[in-house]
Amino acid sequence: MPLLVVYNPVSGDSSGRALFKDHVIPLLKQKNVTPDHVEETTGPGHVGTLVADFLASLPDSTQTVSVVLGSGDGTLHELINALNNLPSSKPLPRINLALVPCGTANALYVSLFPPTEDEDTVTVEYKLKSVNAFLSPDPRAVPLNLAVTVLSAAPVRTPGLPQGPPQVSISAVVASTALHASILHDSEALRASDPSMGRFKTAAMQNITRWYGASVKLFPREGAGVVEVFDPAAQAFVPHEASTEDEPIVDLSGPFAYFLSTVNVDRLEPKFRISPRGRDVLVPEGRRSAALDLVMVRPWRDPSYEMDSEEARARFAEKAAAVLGAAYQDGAHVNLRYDESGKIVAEGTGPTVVEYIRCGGWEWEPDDIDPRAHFVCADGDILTIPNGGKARCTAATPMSDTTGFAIYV
Ligand SMILES: Nc1ncnc2c1ncn2[C@@H]1O[C@H](COP(=O)(O)OP(=O)(O)OP(=O)(O)O)[C@@H](O)[C@H]1O
Repeated sequence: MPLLVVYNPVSGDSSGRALFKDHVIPLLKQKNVTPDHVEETTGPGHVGTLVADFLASLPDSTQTVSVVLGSGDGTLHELINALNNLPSSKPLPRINLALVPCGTANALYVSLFPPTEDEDTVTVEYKLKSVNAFLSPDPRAVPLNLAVTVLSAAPVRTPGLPQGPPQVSISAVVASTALHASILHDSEALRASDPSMGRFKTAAMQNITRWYGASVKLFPREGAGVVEVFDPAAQAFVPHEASTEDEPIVDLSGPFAYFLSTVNVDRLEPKFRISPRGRDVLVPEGRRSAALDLVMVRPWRDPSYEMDSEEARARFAEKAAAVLGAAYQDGAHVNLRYDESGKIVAEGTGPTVVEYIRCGGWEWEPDDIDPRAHFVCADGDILTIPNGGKARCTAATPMSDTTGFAIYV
C-alpha cells in the first residue's frame, strides 16, 4: 500500500520534527516499512498540496493509501478540506491515517485512545499507538464521520451585488458557535504568548458572561426518525419531546450560553469530556450512521432566571463555569439538573442544565444585532456568518468503504 509520512513541525510545542526523527521513522524502519515520501509542512495549506500531489503521483487512483500524519486537529482539518476542494470529480481513494498527536489538544487522538487514569499523554509510547496499530499484523482502521458546515448569505440579495458561493468547512472533531467559538476566536490572539492549553482557559474567562442570540433548528439523524436527547435518569438518548416522526424538526430559541457539536470524539482535551457518548456512533465498517452530539446551555432553563440583565449574566457565569468544570469530571455535566431554587444538583427531577442532543444536523441563524453570535468554529477554524445569513451543519459518513478517511486504532 502506498505510504506517505508527513508532519507539521510547528504543531503544539513544535516537537514534531524530533518525534519523527527519533521515534516514528526509526519505528517504521525497524518494521521494514519504507515510506514512499517523508515530508515536512512548510506553512498553512501545505499539507493539502503534499497529500494531493502524492495521490496524483499514484498509478492507481482507486487504491487505498496510508498516511502517517504528525499534527494537531487543525492540520487534519486543513487536509480534509483541501482534498474536498480538489477540482476533480472522481472520488478520492480511502485514506487511512496513522495519527501522531503533535498538536495542543489533539481531540481526535485522545478520543480514539482515551488515556487511562495513570497514563501520561506526553510519553512517546502513548503518541505511537496509532502508528503501532498501522504496523500491527492485522491493522484496523475506523472510518471517520464528518460534520459539514455551510454558511449561507441573506436570502434577499442586494440588487447589483454578486452573491458568492456559500462557504463550506468540514470538521472531523467539532463545529460550534457561542462560547466555544468565541473562546477559539480569542485564543488565537493569545497563541504567541501562551502556546499551551492555558490560553483556552484565559479566553474562556474573557467570554464566560456572554450570551448569544440565535434561532436554531435541529434535524434527526438518518435512521432515528426523531431528534434525541440524553436522559440522565435512563442514562440513554430518548426521543426529544418536541420531535415526532411526523414533525421531527425541533425549533429552539435563545439566548444560548453554549452550543457545541462534536463528531467522532467524546472530548476536546484528554480530560474535557464534553460529549461523553460522542464515540458511540463511531461503528465498525458496514454499520455506519453519522450523527452529531450537540451540547447546549440555555440560561432561561434555570428556575431562578427572571430576565436578561448584566447581573443575570454575571450570576449565570458561575453556573456555566460549573458545567464546564463538570465536563472535566468524566463528562458529569450531562447529569446535572436545577433544583427548584435554581441550584445545580446531581439528582432529582428538575430541568437538566445541559441539553445533550443527538441529531443529524443543526441550523443556527444568529440575531443580526449580536456580532459574536456570528462566529462558527470548525475544528479551530473561525468562520463568520454574513449578516442575515445562517450556518447549517450536517453529519456525513463516507459514501463507501473505498473512499473517505479512516484512522488506524
Ligand atoms: N511549517 C509551518 N509553519 C507555520 N505554520 C504551519 C506550518 N505547517 C502547518 N502550519 C499551520 O499550523 C497550524 C496549526 O497546526 P495544528 O492544528 O496541527 O496544531 P495545533 O493548533 O497546535 O493543535 P490542535 O489543533 O490540536 O490544538 C495549521 O493550521 C497549519 O496551517
